[in-house]
Amino acid sequence: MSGRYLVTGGAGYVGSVVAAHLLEAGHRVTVLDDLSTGFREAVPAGAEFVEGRVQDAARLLDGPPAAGGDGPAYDAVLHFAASSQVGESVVRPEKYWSNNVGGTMALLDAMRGAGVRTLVFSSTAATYGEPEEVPIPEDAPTAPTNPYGASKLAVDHMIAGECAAHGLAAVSLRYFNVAGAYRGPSGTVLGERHDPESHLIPLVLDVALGRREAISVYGDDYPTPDGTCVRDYIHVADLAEAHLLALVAAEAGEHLVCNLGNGNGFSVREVIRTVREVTGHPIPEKVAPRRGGDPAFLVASADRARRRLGWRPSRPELKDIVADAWAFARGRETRSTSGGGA
Ligand SMILES: O=c1ccn([C@@H]2O[C@H](COP(=O)(O)OP(=O)(O)O[C@H]3O[C@H](CO)[C@H](O)[C@H](O)[C@H]3O)[C@@H](O)[C@H]2O)c(=O)[nH]1
Repeated sequence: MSGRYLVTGGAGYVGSVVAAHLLEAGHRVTVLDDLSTGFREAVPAGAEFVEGRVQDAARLLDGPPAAGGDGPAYDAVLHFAASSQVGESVVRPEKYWSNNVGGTMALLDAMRGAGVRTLVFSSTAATYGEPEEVPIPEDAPTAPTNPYGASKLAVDHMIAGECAAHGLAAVSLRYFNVAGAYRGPSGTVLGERHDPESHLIPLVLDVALGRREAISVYGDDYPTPDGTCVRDYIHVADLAEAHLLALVAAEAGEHLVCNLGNGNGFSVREVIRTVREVTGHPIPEKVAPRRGGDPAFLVASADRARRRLGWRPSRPELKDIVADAWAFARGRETRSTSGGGA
């Protein structure tokens, strides 16, 4: 059945891909984004766009019923709007508490006021901190090593309280490292783009494109097989699919937490090697100091997502994830050199 959904942060990387998936599934989508890190042109065609902060959600949620009658204006909210850079969070923690915790508090108030009782929240592997066991299950201890992870964990706790006290149905999806790009049947192409870029795969691809001279490897003295940090990379289209499944997964009063990853760890050096193979470019690298707040090893157990959501990733191989990111990066290069937007 077709629904009406509010996507906060839908001009960002993951939010825009999820919005595109919702539209393709025949749903109506409103994107609320303040464009502080997102891009207007990333909002998929067919979505209604409202420029504003999460704190402004109440005026949208209070609108006329989605399906006629006297129901709420939206069937659910998918909440992506957040500050999401681990390194920045260490030097500007106040921004993370304000945007992530303060923003979500306002959103939950607005949803309660408007009677919107389903939420899918963009949580993170950074809530676990340095894991005691890998792959990491959802009941692992949570001890974030940076304010970004701490702020997302605080939100998870806030949502759990809202479910228990007020009957919200919510799913927190704990993303591991999202990468790759999405190409929709209507030709929509959406990929990872931050300004300035801080994520590993787009940065290594910038080196392949000649936009940077070398990739800095942040620390090669971690307790991992080659000394560099290990992460579990997941394709953005597989991640998006999990959100659609999550919309119907939780019961009223339930807060379901699911990890999303492929269960395979790749070190920074293995990622660089894969980019060399996929692009055919040499990719010079240089060792730099560790980045504050980085855990050594993060790999997901996604058994619960498979069981509770019925989630099955379709592009789990790192080389496929990198190949799709490379196609997007090259497309952007062509568009920008010919004067078009990204
Ligand atoms: O130029 C770079 C950039 C990154 N790295 C390293 O590459 C790994 C991956 O870094 P990213 O910045 O790409 O991703 P993070 O693991 O820091 O963070 C990602 O995963 C987190 C969960 O762990 C959060 O969800 C976060 O939003 C998301 O960006 C880290 O070890 C990082 O130190 C480098 O060596 N050089």
